[in-house]
Amino acid sequence: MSEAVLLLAHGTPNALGEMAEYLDKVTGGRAIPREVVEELQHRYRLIGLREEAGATPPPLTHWTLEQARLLERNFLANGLKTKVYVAMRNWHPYIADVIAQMRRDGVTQFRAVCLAPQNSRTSVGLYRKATLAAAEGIEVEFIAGWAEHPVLAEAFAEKLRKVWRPACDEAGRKVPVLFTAHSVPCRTVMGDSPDPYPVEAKATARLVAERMAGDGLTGLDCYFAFQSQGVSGGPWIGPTVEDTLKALREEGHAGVVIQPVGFLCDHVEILYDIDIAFKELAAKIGLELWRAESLNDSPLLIDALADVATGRYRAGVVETVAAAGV
Ligand SMILES: C=CC1=C(C)c2cc3[nH]c(cc4nc(cc5[nH]c(cc1n2)c(C)c5CCC(=O)O)C(CCC(=O)O)=C4C)c(C)c3C=C
Ligand SMILES: [Fe+2]
Ligand SMILES: [Fe+2]
Repeated sequence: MSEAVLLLAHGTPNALGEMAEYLDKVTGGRAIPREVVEELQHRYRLIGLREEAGATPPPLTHWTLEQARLLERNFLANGLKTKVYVAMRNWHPYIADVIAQMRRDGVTQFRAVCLAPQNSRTSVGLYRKATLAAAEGIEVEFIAGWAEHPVLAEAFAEKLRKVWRPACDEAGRKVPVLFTAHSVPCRTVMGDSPDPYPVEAKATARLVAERMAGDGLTGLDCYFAFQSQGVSGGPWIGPTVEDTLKALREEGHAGVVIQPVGFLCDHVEILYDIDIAFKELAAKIGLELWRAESLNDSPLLIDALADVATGRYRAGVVETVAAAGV
């Protein structure tokens, strides 16, 4: 019997020319208007993507592979010889292809960890479906949600501390912190089995804020908003970051620190939505905007991932799917 860990991530195109095909995967084949494809190409161009794939992978792919490498190194340092695979739902390396490779490598059992700590049916739920569909005959332990892992919270607090104190010094007063997570369509958080996602996202933020109490941050300095509402129809949950920035300005604040707690590395929602679009809006309304660095290769993040990936941390939803047909 051979065991492994599979890290699951969103996936991102390597070149602008791949955008239409990528969006087709993200939306499950639903047609996307040409102007939306062009707008997304524009945003990805601003964060460094080119027409053709270059030697350097895009940030999401780069950091995801780096996190896997560091996790494997962490295992080795603790006497564990467990291989860490990386798969993406919406782009190469696709989940089905990676699991096929794992099968060829003789893996009979693996633990799947999503690089999205809060459980939502529109990201984690889709990763789960693709994983289980490809893993027939292999025993899978699927970890859906590790939003309240204390070391994850500490990893975020470490990054927040680095920017919040200097921001307060620069502003000459306490600067509010705006925690964010990706928005989801309203329909996913309503009905008989509402997604736990918004509650889990706020739980992560609360744990981070608690760890900042010693630095002088209080609950009254903290806000939460959902960012990057999608282009597909229907309402998405809020409050939006845009409305919250305007409200903070109207309340008399001159600056804000944003920390996205739903993402574990840099990608377009951080490098474009926050660093370009929200910064432009903030400048327009007279608000200074600082952003906490993404976790990327944070050693604390890798410690938290190791805990989840070895099963030492089991507070999230863990589902064991027995090997079919063996
Ligand atoms: C909790 C939910 C979601 C997370 C986390 C998330 C992360 C994430 N998304 C992208 C890139 C894109 N996502 C897009 C659409 C989209 N995303 C979600 C939810 C989460 N995404 C939903 C529900 C949808 C709508 C899907 C549909 O069928 O229409 C798109 C398409 C353009 C758009 O609608 O904005 C892109 C591109 C990344 C890179 C990412 C985190 C790494
Ligand atoms: Fe998305
Ligand atoms: Fe998005």
